[in-house]
Order: sequence, then C-alpha cells, then structure tokens
Amino acid sequence: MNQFAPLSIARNYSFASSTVAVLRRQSFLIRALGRGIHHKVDSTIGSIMQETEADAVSIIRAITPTLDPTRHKGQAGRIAVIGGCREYTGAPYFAAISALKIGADLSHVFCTKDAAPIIKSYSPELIVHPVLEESYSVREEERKQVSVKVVAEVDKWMERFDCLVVGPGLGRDPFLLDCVSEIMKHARHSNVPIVVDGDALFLVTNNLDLVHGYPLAVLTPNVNEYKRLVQKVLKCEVDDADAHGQLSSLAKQIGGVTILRKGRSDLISDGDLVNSVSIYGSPRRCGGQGDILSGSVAVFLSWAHRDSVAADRNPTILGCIAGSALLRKAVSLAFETRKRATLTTDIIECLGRSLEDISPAR
Ligand SMILES: NC(=O)C1=CN([C@@H]2O[C@H](COP(=O)(O)OP(=O)(O)OC[C@H]3O[C@@H](n4cnc5c(N)ncnc54)[C@H](O)[C@@H]3O)[C@@H](O)[C@H]2O)[C@@H](O)CC1
Ligand SMILES: Nc1ncnc2c1ncn2[C@@H]1O[C@H](COP(=O)(O)OP(=O)(O)OP(=O)(O)O)[C@@H](O)[C@H]1O
Ligand SMILES: [Mg+2]
Repeated sequence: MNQFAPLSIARNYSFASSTVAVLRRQSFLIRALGRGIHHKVDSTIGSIMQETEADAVSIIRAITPTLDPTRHKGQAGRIAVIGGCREYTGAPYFAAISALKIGADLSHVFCTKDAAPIIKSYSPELIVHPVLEESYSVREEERKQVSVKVVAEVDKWMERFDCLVVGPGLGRDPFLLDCVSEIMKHARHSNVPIVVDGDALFLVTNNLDLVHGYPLAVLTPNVNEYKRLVQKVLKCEVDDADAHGQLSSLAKQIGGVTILRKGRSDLISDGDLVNSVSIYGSPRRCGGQGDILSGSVAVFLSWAHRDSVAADRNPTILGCIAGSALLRKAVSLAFETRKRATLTTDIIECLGRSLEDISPAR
C-alpha cells in the first residue's frame, strides 16, 4: 500500500511552520520505509530503549520546546480532537484542554451538532466545530451527500494540524463512524499523526486497514480495548505472562503502528522493543484519565516529530513515553491533595506543574 504518494505536495507550499512539520514527518516516513523503524541508544537522551523502564524525564526535557519569543501562534502545536456526541461531551473536552494546558497553541474539537454548544460552554479556549452527524439526524437518501460534506469540513483544516486525536467520546453510531473512517483516510493521506483512542479503537479493531502500516498512528487501548484488539488480530486471549512479547507481536501484525497499552505500567511498542512507563500515578481510577493521556501524547508527538531530538529514534515512541509520564506525574500530584475525591479536572489542573517540575519555562 502506498501511503507516501503525497510527498510531493508539501514541496509546493511556502516554507511555513506547518510545512516544516510536514517535511519532518515525511522525512521520518521515508526513513521508516527505507530501513524499518530503527532504535539506537542516543547519548543526549541516555540509555532509553531497553526492554525496561524508559528514561521519561530525559525524553520530556529533550522534546519540550523552549519558549522562544521569535515563534508565532501555532508553532508550539495545533491539535484536533475528533469526538463528542450526545452521550459524551467530557471526553473530547478533557483531551483538547489537556493539549492546551501542556503547551499546544491551538486545540480544535470536531464533534456532533448536539455536543458542540456544551463543549463550547466548558471552555472558550477550544475551537469547536459542530460538523459530525449521527444516523438519527440524517435520512437514508441523504447519507452520501452528508458524509461528503462532513469530511470536507474537517479536510479543509487538515494540513494545519500537527496531530489528530480520534475517538474520545465519539460514540458508536455506524454513520458517524463511517464518516470518521473517511476523515482518518484523509489524515493519513496528509501524513498527519493520529492518536486512536476510545471509540475509534472500536472502529479500528473492526477496520484494521485504517491504520495498518501507518507509522504515524498511535493506538492507546485501555484494558477492554486491548483485549478486543488482541482477540481480533492475534486470535487469542491476553497473556500477561508474555505482556511484552504479545504487545510487540500485535504492533507488528498491524504493520508497525505504535501501541500504548494503558495499565499499571504503560507499555509502548512499535513492534520492535517494548518501553514501559511506571512513574507512580495513583490508586484512583476516575473516568477521563485516558482522555488526558490522548491529548498529552498528541502534543508530545507533534513536538517530537517537529524537532529532531534524536535522529535515529522513532519520534512516535518518544512522544508516547513523554505523554504517558507527564500524565502519570500529574495524576500523582492531584492525588496528593485530592485523595479519593480526585477528578479528571483536578488532574488537568496539575498538568502545568507536572511539566514545570521536569522542564521549567524560562
Ligand atoms: N466524561 C466523559 O465524557 C467520558 C467519556 N468516555 C468515553 O466513553 C466511551 C467508552 O469508553 P470506555 O473506556 O468506557 O470504553 P470500554 O470499551 O472500556 O467500555 C465501554 C462499555 O462498552 C462495553 N463494551 C465492551 N465491548 C463492547 C462491544 N464490542 N460493543 C459494545 N459495547 C462493548 C463495556 O462492557 C463497557 O461497559 C469512549 O468514547 C470514551 O472516550 C470515557 O473517556 C470516560 C469519560
Ligand atoms: N492500574 C493502574 N495503575 C496505575 N495507573 C494506571 C492503572 N490503570 C491505568 N492507569 C493509568 O491511567 C491512565 C488512563 O488509563 P485508563 O485505563 O484509565 O484509560 P481509559 O479507560 O481509556 O480512561 P478513560 O476513562 O479516559 O476512557 C493511563 O495513562 C494509565 O497509565
Ligand atoms: Mg478511554
């Protein structure tokens, strides 16, 4: 499958920041294509890629850009979340606001028409597009036409995004998921990294071609989502005695995508080595922590792909390690004071301090 056809497109644009990001992602894709995604120990970051705990603090320091007064709005990252429907308005908000709190400049949400006013009311910081439609609001004979319109609404923004997060609070409406499949194909065509979470994992598990062989895709399954992926792809049950081997096989079988398996330790693999992030979080498991993670990974992915922090390292893996570690540290900071009452919004409030403790702003 040739997903690299649009390589020539970016060369026609002016040398804007988004083009730089596109070119860097493309050079990563070419390297990945040419010799397989290759990992080496890098002296600036330390000995990270063992099959053990990643040196997440060093990675975060290496990836996080300095606050440079010559930079303009957008250069620290433009993230888009595709999610939010009648049932779920919290999840896309958590992902999108987390991206801003960590340091992205702009955060968009593409959601259904019913969800949009609610998400807008949570925060004036988010750019909310009420474009997605569920089956109940579209007549059978209008579906094709509506689908084309929905995809075009997202597509006109696509080249500007440094990363998409697809899935938080998306729901499982079949028509909506069909439209989202098309959006993912367009993102892939534009070489935009995609974090696949929540209901988009349900979609992808049943349509693996959407991400198969795309090295800029990150899947972030929770325990249920991971189980469904293993059953579908490896045709067996989850085997915790061989957690690393199974994760690595799964990533390989899906053509070298990166998988971040959430759990007591977060395990990350692109089919090669397995990295773990075990920084202590908390014993509290309130809903929404995974949504923060998806926004956090999106920001670090966009930073890791933009700056050559480690030329021979897979920036997608580095972004996952950084995103996971930052969230887990924020969780532990929130739990210190809030204990059993810790909510996702408390954790979001700790994201800034979590990053500041590791990579202080000057
Ligand atoms: N405040 C919010 O708006 C929140 C919304 N969330 C969203 O909630 C949605 C579901 O996420 P979960 O983490 O609960 O997902 P899970 O897949 O862990 O569980 C979803 C539910 O579906 C059931 N289920 C499992 N397999 C199924 C299948 N094949 N078909 C149908 N149902 C199945 C499970 O038993 C469970 O009750 C996602 O869109 C997620 O982003 C969560 O992120 C939590 C916070
Ligand atoms: N048993 C655990 N111990 C410590 N941390 C955990 C544990 N389980 C999950 N986490 C952490 O919590 C974060 C979210 O994981 P979780 O499994 O709750 O995701 P999720 O179910 O997708 O969340 P959401 O409710 O947002 O959909 C991950 O970064 C993970 O590291
Ligand atoms: Mg989730």
